[in-house]
Amino acid sequence: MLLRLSYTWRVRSFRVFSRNLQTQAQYEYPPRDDQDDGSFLPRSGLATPRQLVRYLDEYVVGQENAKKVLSVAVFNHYTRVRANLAAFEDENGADPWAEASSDDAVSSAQIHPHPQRLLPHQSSLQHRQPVSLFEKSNVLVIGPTGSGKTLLARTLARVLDVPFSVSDATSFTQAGYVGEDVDMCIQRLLQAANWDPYRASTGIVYIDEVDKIARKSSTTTESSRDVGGEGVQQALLRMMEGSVVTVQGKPPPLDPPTPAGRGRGMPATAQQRPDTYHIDTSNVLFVLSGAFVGLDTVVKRRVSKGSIGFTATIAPKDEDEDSKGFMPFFTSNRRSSENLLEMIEPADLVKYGFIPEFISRLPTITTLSPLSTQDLRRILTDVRGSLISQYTALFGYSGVEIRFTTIAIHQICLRAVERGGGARGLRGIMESLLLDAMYEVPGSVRCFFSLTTTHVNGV
Ligand SMILES: Nc1ncnc2c1ncn2[C@@H]1O[C@H](COP(=O)(O)OP(=O)(O)OP(=O)(O)O)[C@@H](O)[C@H]1O
Repeated sequence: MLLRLSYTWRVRSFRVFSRNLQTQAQYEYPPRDDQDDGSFLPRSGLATPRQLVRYLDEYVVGQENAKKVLSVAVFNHYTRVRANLAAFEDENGADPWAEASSDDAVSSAQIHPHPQRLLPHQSSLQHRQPVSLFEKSNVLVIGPTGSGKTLLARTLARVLDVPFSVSDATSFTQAGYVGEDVDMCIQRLLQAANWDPYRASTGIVYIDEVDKIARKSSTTTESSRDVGGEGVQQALLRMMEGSVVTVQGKPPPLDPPTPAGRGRGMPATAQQRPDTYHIDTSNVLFVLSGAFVGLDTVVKRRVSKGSIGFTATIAPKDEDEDSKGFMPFFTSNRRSSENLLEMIEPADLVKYGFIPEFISRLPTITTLSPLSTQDLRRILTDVRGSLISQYTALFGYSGVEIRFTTIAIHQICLRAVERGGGARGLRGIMESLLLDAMYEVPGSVRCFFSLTTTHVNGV
């Protein structure tokens, strides 16, 4: 009954007006390119972490700490890349910034001045030792599904104008077993760099669902090899640290050229592409992410046992479980799982199923919080390329204006929270709500359209 009432309320509050329009949608979609106006970006050198956070704020709601951590990590990484490349060029007697200052340099390159042009020729990659002045610092991002992990990394790659590839750790297996080799993430990066090995070798590799490659059990024997878990962790070690990876120069399997040779086909130079590429990963930033369900329990268990230093046991032995081991304001029953995750230590990840060598290659760890109803509302309406702006633009192409009342938006957000899945749920709800409208509107002469209870019940 309550549910029914809520539906009715939503139907009343959710009005879709349509009328013939000559103008485009009021909302800006696709989002404009900041790099053109340079408002966020410096005219020379790398964008500072503060500038990167400001840029992220335009697209990503909340997650303030993760924005800060990632911006600092990315800034340090590319500072390191520039230093390494300059050192390499010094050794090889070339001017590292000569190309970057050329007239055709786009403004984005001013953040990261054409690293691809500063890298050594392919043939030398196999034989040389990568120059490395600073230690590499890859990043681990922990957070619930649909909270913005991929979005953060992708947005940073876009502002830095570096190639970005997304891979799913669940599809990886140890070399020689059925499944994808970990090298595929580098091949995807090369593809994202339009088969330019120089660009690829300074890109960002994003590997999602990394919690799924946690060791299955501590009693793995030779006969029951953990080829999708520990085997994958082992395989990623050298790549994450920096090694030369050989990948195939095959065309993307699902992207054949069109008969007319136009569209999303292979680049014109596909025929001249070498069979193999050697990509040095020393300057590739690896961002690994996952939801890590159950990790909070591991942290909680460690903290409640007490450990050396800040969380050492200070309570008497006979105290009850909740107050054991903490100062009063740190008691476990007052901690939400997200706060617990902020206290994560490498030992917790080892306990969770990662080998220490793997974790030590991820010195930067950050956590994302679940999104609140307020966050979801801002995602729907405020951010660049928000869902509302997308649907407004979509209806605008049919000459129709669509409006959403504040209360309707609130109801949609509440439903998304109920469903779980973070911001991902929003699109599904919108699709269901607007299905009939999207069916009727194109080619329709009706100038008014409203949703009925039947439409909303489908959500
Ligand atoms: N904090 C956020 N701000 C703005 N949009 C967001 C945010 N979080 C999620 N979204 C939206 O939800 C979509 C999915 O987000 P994203 O892919 O970043 O989730 P994720 O945390 O990587 O989830 P998963 O672990 O399932 O891959 C994004 O395309 C974006 O539109």
